[in-house]
Amino acid sequence: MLTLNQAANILKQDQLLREIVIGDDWRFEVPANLKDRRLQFLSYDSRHIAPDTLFICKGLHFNEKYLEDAIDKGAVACVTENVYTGKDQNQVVQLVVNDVQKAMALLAREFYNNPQRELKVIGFTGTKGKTTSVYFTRHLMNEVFDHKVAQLSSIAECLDGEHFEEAHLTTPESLDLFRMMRQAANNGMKYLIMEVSSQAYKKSRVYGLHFDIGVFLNIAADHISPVEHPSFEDYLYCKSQLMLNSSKVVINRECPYYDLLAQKALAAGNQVISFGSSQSNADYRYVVDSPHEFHVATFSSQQPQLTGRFKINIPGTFNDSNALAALVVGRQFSDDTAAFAKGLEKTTVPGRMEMLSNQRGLLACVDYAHNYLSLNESFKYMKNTYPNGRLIVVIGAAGGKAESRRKDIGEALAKYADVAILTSEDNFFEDPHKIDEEIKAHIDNPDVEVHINVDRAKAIQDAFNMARPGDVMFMAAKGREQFMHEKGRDIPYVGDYQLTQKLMREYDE
Ligand SMILES: CC(=O)N[C@H]1[C@@H](OP(=O)(O)OP(=O)(O)OC[C@H]2O[C@@H](n3ccc(=O)[nH]c3=O)[C@H](O)[C@@H]2O)O[C@H](CO)[C@@H](O)[C@@H]1O[C@H](C)C(=O)N[C@@H](C)C(=O)N[C@H](CCC(=O)O)C(=O)O
Ligand SMILES: Nc1ncnc2c1ncn2[C@@H]1O[C@H](COP(=O)(O)OP(=O)(O)OP(=O)(O)O)[C@@H](O)[C@H]1O
Repeated sequence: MLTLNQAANILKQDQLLREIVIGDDWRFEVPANLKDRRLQFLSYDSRHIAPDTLFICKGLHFNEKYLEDAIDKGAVACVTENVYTGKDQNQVVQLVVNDVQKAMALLAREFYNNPQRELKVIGFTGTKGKTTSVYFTRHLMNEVFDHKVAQLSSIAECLDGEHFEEAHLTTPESLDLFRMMRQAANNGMKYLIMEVSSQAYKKSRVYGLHFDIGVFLNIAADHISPVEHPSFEDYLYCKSQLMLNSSKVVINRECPYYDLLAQKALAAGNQVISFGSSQSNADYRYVVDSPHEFHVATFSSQQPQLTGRFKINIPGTFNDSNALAALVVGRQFSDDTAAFAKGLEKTTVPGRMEMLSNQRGLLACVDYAHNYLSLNESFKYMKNTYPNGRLIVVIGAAGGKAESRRKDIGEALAKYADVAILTSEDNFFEDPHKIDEEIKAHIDNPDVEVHINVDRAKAIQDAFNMARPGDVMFMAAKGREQFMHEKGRDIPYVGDYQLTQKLMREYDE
């Protein structure tokens, strides 16, 4: 709960409040008779309003009608960047602000009574590996901290250490974030492990949130489009904000721009801890012993010792690096590396490097790779691990965003694939045939056999029809997702994993 006066003061303290508008009355102080007016509910969606709501007017597609709808349903005040002068203007107190996203974050933090004070908050950013690392960290910390570990990730949210809800964004809107943090704290959680996307900083979703630990995994060009970032510089800048807003930062020593990231953290007075492979000069280094095993050594007298042998059950050398990042985080809170080892070994991540096989000797990997960094790493791993069979890849690219991925996918296919079956991903408003032709234009290796089938389920079936024992089928970019974004709607889709599992069984019979 907040009073109207408290809300106005929060905005004033951050110099966000421009004026308070009540009908024709423009002012900077809340009138005495409204100061204690209770705001019982906070919402940015007119479809979710209760009596005495403070309504946040936000969004590219915001429409005045949403505010009028909210007032009809019980909104008494709103936060807005644009003064509303419509038919209901006398019925609402308008807190006019410079930046509605920042205002929402600060109001939500206070409305939900500063849940960050009751949780250790750990954020992971990077172009790839955020979800996997969050899963590794939750699993290993759960072993030590009795399942008092909450998670926010692009796949699922867990606020009680037990139940999982499907997520909508990688990092939720600030209002949802602080609400979920409050729920987690009320459920007795002590730690929150979360993904921090570049959009989280771009759209001020984590504004006013200080992290206990911020982890930077890697960076490569991605998410550059009219609806995401105008340039790579902006993408990197947004991600690098985590370095300023975390007491300790854990950075991949082999990540491009390491120096810049470390300098930012140090300039803000934050502690820098590095991790990397045995080729690096990181504080903590891993050495790959076998495809699923690595050991770790500590090369810094300033950091707590972390040594031992660890086994993971998710393929891919890059997952040794993700697992080490998780271990370094865990080690900041406990020295029980034996328990951490158990947690790591238990970890699987839905739709990430999931291997399926059948008695006929067919092998498939369902994975979420969809940009150059991840495709390059996962294809390389497949080729090295299964050098004798063909690599048959089923892949498409999203419409309307991150357009550079089409070239990246084409180049990665040219480098590693034997067969490429180009198909639909999340088409949004674009024609998948056109997207696939663009990918195809970048496959400049004549030895790659290229097919196009925009029906994704049929494209996967095509892969099975052409696979021989020893070949590896690689279903990229959708994991276990059971929808496709198509022309503004979510169309149900069976799911790459679900379909591959079914076909594996059928091909056995
Ligand atoms: C750019 C961005 O941050 N967009 C998010 C943002 O949209 P928005 O604020 O512009 O809102 P909008 O969709 O235009 O809708 C306008 C407003 O009207 C309200 N409304 C709408 C209908 C109605 O009847 N009444 C009503 O009040 C809505 O609740 C909303 O507040 O707020 C919406 C929720 O309110 C999000 O769904 C939406 O995510 C978009 C769809 C999205 O997917 N963004 C991607 C780019 C993203 O953020 N991705 C990153 C991951 C990137 C990575 O992998 O690294 C992420 O963190 O998920
Ligand atoms: N450290 C890494 N380096 C390169 N590729 C990786 C790394 N970790 C995971 N990948 C690849 O990227 C894919 C996506 O991994 P994950 O979901 O963990 O990353 P993410 O950062 O959450 O991705 P997104 O932003 O797309 O949700 C994996 O399926 C794997 O192919």
